[in-house]
Amino acid sequence: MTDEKTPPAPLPPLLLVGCGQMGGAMLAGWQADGLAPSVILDRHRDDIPAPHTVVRQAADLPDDFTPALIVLATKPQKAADILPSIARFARHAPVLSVMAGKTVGGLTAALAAAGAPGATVIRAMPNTPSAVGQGMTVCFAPPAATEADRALCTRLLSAVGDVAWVAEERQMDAVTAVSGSGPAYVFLLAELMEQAGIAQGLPAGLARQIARRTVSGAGALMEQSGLDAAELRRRVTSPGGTTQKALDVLMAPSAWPAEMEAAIAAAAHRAHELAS
Ligand SMILES: NC(=O)c1ccc[n+]([C@@H]2O[C@H](COP(=O)([O-])OP(=O)(O)OC[C@H]3O[C@@H](n4cnc5c(N)ncnc54)[C@H](O)[C@@H]3O)[C@@H](O)[C@H]2O)c1
Ligand code: PRO
Repeated sequence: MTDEKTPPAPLPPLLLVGCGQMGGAMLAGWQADGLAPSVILDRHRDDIPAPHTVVRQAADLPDDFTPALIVLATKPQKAADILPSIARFARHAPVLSVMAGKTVGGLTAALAAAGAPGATVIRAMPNTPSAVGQGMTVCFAPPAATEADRALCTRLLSAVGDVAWVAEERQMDAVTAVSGSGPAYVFLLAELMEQAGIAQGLPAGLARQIARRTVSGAGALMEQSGLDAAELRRRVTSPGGTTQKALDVLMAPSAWPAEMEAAIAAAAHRAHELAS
């Protein structure tokens, strides 16, 4: 068992397939945590230093490489192209897919068809703050996955942020909509606040500075205080003051409450569609 005095187990060798925005964000955290020599398959990366090996096409994957885990981080639409090329590794190592929508059943069937029957597939939905160790990843494992498989995924993903597990795979669509896509909603908030500040007559540089710092500072306060978001909101809102006037607009039932619910429902629906 790991406690405060016991350093976590070293990160084992991985085969990372797809090293773009999400794969790259996770790799940055794993490299900082002493990732064992690993192989990265990506057409567009040539900037990953030793001890790791980068290959541009599946045909160049080293036959004698024995990863402890295969991480799939290409677009869901690429899954059918990629899976046959990694099936030989999936006979010996579990597969961790971060692809939105793609189900354990679908991936397992595709791997079986490609020559890896009975491969273990686990799903995870991380987010890009993983690049700075502030990620949120939610995982789902089918009953066939072992405790060791789950522990390996938890170890790996906790190197880049918080980790939670769901018991029902269908919950992964909602997770994708809230925390997978969620950073984009927060960045949009910063964009819109900046634009509104400019519309109110602020210099562009100052509008940018105060919008960005407000979003990041509010996030840090929420993290460090541990208080409910609603309570933190109330602490900013003086009765009859300026914040109340803004919240009367934003919290109108047809405004943010309805819009956020609709936005997250749309994202979850799209995650469901991506399964096929
Ligand atoms: N971006 C996010 O915030 C985020 C969050 C959670 C999950 N995801 C999931 O992560 C996956 C990747 O998303 P992304 O945003 O990082 O996309 P991306 O386009 O930035 O990265 C995909 C990478 O795969 C590589 N690639 C594509 N086809 C390849 C092939 N045949 N062989 C080798 N490499 C190939 C590309 O060069 C690229 O670097 C998606 O399935 C997405 O659902 C993304
Ligand atoms: N980025 C991926 C998408 O937009 C999945 C969550 C975040 O589909």
